[in-house]
Amino acid sequence: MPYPYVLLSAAVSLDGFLDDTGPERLLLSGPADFDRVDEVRASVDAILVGAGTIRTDNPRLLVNSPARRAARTAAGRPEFPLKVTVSGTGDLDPGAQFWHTGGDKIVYTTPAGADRLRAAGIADTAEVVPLPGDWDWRTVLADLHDARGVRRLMVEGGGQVHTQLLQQGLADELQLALAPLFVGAPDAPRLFGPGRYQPGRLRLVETRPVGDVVLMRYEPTAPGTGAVPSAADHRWLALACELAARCPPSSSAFSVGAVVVAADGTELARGHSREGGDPVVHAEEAALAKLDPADPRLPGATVYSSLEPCARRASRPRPCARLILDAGVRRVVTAWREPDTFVAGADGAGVLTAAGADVVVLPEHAGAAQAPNRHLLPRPGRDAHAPGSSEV
Ligand SMILES: NC(=O)C1=CN([C@@H]2O[C@H](COP(=O)(O)OP(=O)(O)OC[C@H]3O[C@@H](n4cnc5c(N)ncnc54)[C@H](OP(=O)(O)O)[C@@H]3O)[C@@H](O)[C@H]2O)C=CC1
Ligand SMILES: Nc1c(N[C@@H]2O[C@H](COP(=O)(O)O)[C@@H](O)[C@H]2O)[nH]c(=O)[nH]c1=O
Repeated sequence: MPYPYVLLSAAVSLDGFLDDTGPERLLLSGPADFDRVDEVRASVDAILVGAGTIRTDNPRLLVNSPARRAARTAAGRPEFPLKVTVSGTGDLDPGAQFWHTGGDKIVYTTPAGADRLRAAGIADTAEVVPLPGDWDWRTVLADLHDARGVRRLMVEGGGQVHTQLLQQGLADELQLALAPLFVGAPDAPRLFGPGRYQPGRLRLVETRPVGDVVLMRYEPTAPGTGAVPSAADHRWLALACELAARCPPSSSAFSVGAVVVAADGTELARGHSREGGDPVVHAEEAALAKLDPADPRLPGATVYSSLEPCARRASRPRPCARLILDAGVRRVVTAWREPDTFVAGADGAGVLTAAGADVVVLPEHAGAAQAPNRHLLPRPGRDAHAPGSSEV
């Protein structure tokens, strides 16, 4: 199920705090960084904060620059991004600035929280959405994507919300402004709380001084677990699709890209069809061939393949689904099930799942995976059958 791109944004002190314990909001960013934050806000469809931040900061969460608002409306977008908050209790002040500034607002809550918000009159200024059953961030993100058209979501804290989204593998990007000051109060809110984070290192994608703060942008890298995809799964699969586009063209075989990634987010190997001048090598085969079969990271690894791994082939003794299982890998993420172009009823996913592996299909990437293979696919209303004989 598609979610918005989730960008976590926060300013943090040198000792890791989001705020002090005083009644006023602590300004960690300087003027230049607040202007940068305004630019990011102007670029997104929605801004989310937790109820704790509304209670503590009484934020407005606007795009402050008139020029940026004008550019949004000129592009046919609402003047202000949708404002989103989450509250289990529904304990929110109806007089808070959040409800009375900017454009549309929405609050995700529990059934009991919804009763409380309605009783407080908040349903007059915001859409109140009770979530059925236990709280589930994926339900919130899917609703924002599907029902509200949100494609890019900026999350501006606070610590509880950032911690949950990161720990649940739902953050695509982390933007941290490191401010040159100390808080020093043990009870002050921390950026990230205790719990289980991705193992290994995030990828640093940018550092930049902005006035006296340093902006650091990171991307989580760890694959999801089992059938549950993480934001990083999408990024790795997008890389596999890019590799597919780099294959030498062929009229008799698919162009496929593959990446093998350890559980801690380390890339172990990558490959693509017909790599290194071998006319029949497949992407997963090329990638796995670069690894020591005894590599202890393989059983915890994920193979990303732009196309479902093959189940049968004439040109090699073992198909890719078998190579993956024999390597010990038990998780595969792919964009696209194999069509009948060369092999009728190919079911690499079935071979993998029958052996206990998880196969995750992310159809959002099917267009990119298919793009280098268009000439091999039936054209709607024209070809009764796709191209026939081939290398498989
Ligand atoms: N420096 C910076 O960039 C920023 C700093 N901050 C600071 O952070 C602090 C606030 O952070 P924090 O206290 O962690 O609060 P949060 O803003 O993260 O909000 C937490 C609240 O959100 C609701 N919530 C979160 N997760 C769930 C869930 N899974 N189910 C239901 N409700 C949920 C709950 O509301 P409820 O209790 O109503 O059920 C919870 O108490 C403030 O001091 C603020 O100044 C905030 C943003 C940015
Ligand atoms: N203190 C702090 C941030 N705090 C964030 O800004 C929100 C208030 O924005 P506004 O409504 O525009 O005044 C606040 O609720 C919190 O989410 N952000 C930052 O980039 N840097 C900072 O130092």
